[in-house]
Amino acid sequence: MAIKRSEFPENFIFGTATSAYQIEGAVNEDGREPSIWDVFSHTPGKIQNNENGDVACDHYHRYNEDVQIMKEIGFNGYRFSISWPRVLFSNQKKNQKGLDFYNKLVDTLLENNITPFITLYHWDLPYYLYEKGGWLNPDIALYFQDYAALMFEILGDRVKHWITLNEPWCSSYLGYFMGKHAPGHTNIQETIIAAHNLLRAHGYAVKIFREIVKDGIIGITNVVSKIEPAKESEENFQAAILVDEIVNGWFHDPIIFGKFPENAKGLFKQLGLEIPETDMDIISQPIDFFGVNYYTRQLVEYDPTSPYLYKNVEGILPKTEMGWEIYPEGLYDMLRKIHRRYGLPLYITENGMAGPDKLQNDIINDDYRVKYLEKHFEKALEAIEDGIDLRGYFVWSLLDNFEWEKGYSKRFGIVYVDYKTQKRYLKKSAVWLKEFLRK
Ligand SMILES: N#[N+]C[C@@H]1[C@@H](O)[C@H](O)[C@@H](O)[C@@H]2O[C@H]12
Repeated sequence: MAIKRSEFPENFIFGTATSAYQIEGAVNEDGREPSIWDVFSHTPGKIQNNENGDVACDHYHRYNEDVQIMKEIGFNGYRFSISWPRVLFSNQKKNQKGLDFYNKLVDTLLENNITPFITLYHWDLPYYLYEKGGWLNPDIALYFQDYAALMFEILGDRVKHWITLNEPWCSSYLGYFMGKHAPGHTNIQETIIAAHNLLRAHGYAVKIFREIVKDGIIGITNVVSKIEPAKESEENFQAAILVDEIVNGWFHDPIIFGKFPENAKGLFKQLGLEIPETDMDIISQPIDFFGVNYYTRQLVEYDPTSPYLYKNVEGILPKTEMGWEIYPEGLYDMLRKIHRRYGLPLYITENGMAGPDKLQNDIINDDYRVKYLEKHFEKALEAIEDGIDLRGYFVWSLLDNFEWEKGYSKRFGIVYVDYKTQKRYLKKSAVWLKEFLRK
């Protein structure tokens, strides 16, 4: 029996999600200053096909059209991020033209009965702050607090749902350890420091939020992967516990318990790494929800030859264009785990897939994405029916967009973007969603 919208709570948010650098374009317009992603994407060899977000989906100019598409599909929520370098100059003065863009976007959403959820930081750190040390400089938390306060003051009268950071694991591990993301460092000690300063920035923003937006809610969005042993053995189970702490626990436990998970911390200390733990009281001040970005599982095996004592193992399940296994069961498992361990309301702030989407005669037949969404919706409903306080689900993503180091080679949208013409085409999955959201 096909799943129905009416099986979800009436006040459940079904939305879609994007981020500034991935869709806005207009990178040199109205005074916007460079971010680390502007510099990184213009560094030869960093991005597939040497692509960048200079134009992207031209959302900065086409936001009204995109809101109308959301309305046509029937979404009642839209999660988007603010481009920090678009709203604050390096001299700390506000950029009114940049702020006006977000004022207009928020007003257009509200006029169309779409609830805005704002992410303050989705990876596009102003480059001048990177030059001051970026996430390695403890002062970054105060810069972030000032930026957050500005946005709360400007938009907090109309926007009541806020997310401090998107996926600090990615900002720290992909940006400072694996070098795949901006700023492209490859240093595990820097990674640990960056992770701590990201969590501090989160805490400083929550603190000022409570003073400015007294009738709003604020949380943080983490990417969560279901970590499983590739083969059942005691060593592999221990490896899975360790990896779960590194990937998931490191960015949840400090916020709720005020401390890093013990096994991961012990491993890092064995490797001679410094674990900064200042401001744990600010990091762990109460938040109102966790955002959960779920995509897949991660299979691991114990590996004594690795300094981190594990290695990743490729799974056998059908995969998306990103090479990620399609594993809706993991969504249920992680919602249950996070809800049980931390006791907070949850929003699925991202879930979706990259597909081999082809435009043929103005049609994109992405039946595979319809099936993907249906299976993940079913698991979300199962979680709700089992008592998990799940309050919303945001499809990643509204539009095909700049997929970071993959450039435009991966299409996650339910709406196809012809980047040459900027024409938008509803994929079959968008048409399916339109019908689903009306049942
Ligand atoms: N990769 N991938 C797709 C998607 C990415 O485009 C988002 O910006 C991130 O928040 C998260 O990693 C998920």
